Amino acid sequence: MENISVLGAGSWGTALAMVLAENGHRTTIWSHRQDQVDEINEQHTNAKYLPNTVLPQSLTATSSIEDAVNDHDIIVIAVPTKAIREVCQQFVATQTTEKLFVHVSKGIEPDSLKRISELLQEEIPAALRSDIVVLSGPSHAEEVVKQQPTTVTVACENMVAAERVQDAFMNGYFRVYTLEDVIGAEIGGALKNVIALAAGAVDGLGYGDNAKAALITRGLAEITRLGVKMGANPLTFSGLTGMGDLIVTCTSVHSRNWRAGNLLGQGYKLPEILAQMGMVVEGVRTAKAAHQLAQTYDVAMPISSALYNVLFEEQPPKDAVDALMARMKKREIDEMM
Ligand SMILES: NC(=O)C1=CN([C@@H]2O[C@H](COP(=O)(O)OP(=O)(O)OC[C@H]3O[C@@H](n4cnc5c(N)ncnc54)[C@H](OP(=O)(O)O)[C@@H]3O)[C@@H](O)[C@H]2O)C=CC1
Ligand SMILES: O=C(CO)COP(=O)(O)O
Repeated sequence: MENISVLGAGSWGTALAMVLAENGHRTTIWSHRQDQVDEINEQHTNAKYLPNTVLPQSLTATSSIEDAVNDHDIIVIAVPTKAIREVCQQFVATQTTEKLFVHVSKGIEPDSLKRISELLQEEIPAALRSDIVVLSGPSHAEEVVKQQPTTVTVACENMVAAERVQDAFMNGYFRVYTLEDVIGAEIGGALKNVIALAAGAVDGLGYGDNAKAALITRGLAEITRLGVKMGANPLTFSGLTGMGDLIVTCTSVHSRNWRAGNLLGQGYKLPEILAQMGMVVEGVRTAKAAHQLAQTYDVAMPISSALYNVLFEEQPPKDAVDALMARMKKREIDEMM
């Protein structure tokens, strides 16, 4: 059995901590809010993020990031992308021994255009980390906590580390695959949120299944184009961290990105949408990064660009769809690479 802590007590951190505790590992969850720590320890609930869910009695919470890191061997980082650096800076200051890190966040940092494993490499000195493993795939917390069949992938160049994480998480309802392609896993996981916002918007506009299928397929084409230029294996994008996650996020009412996009399509403004979501909508920030990545790598990303224009240039969603449909005619497959 492993000794594991999860940093971040939102919906995904809590759901993953439940899987680990149910698998029999000594599992601790860290929250920066003492009221939430008390709720988890005393009532075994996390009502804000996972209503109607009872947490395992064996899952304990702490507000001490020092204890959460130093008392455990595997550290799962489950905070939104924008909080990654700040959280790392808090624990690195007190960390004494090398740990295996797993990250489960899906985003790209705007401006630096760094993937999350790159942020972790920058923030955690090499002497304090053995490996960094990415856990990604089609997996809404709301279904995982109901123990509904779910598949994810853990990516790391070091297969020994990937298999250790696979063994820690895997059980009868949570099936874990391994992968060596860290870049592909991170690009697929981050960029699918941008396409999911667009998919929500076309639903909010009242368009149908044809439009949705077009967005998913052409969205995957532009994610693949970018990922391959960044060094990913193209086959990764037809796997769980690519197509799999794109399907679930573009079609599920659980998706915060889809829901935010849906409200955009209905005419709501971004600030009011984010205020009412109350949970992270990673695709908004990643849309900025995608816009910059498309320029940096000279890759056509028309759907991501259209979404960027809607989010940050006040283009009405319907005009953005009309502009996508009116693009110059293309060959389908030549455009993939
Ligand atoms: N939800 C899901 O089903 C899935 C989510 N993911 C990914 O997991 C990551 C986390 O998402 P999720 O759990 O859903 O997000 P939530 O919005 O549900 O929760 C985020 C958590 O991080 C905490 N947090 C935010 N900023 C800080 C900070 N600066 N310091 C400490 N804690 C902080 C929040 O605390 P507070 O309550 O105080 O705001 C909250 O506990 C995202 O990248 C997401 O894309 C991946 C797969 C599935
Ligand atoms: O990544 C997810 C499912 O795999 C969660 O997506 P949302 O952040 O859109 O809810």
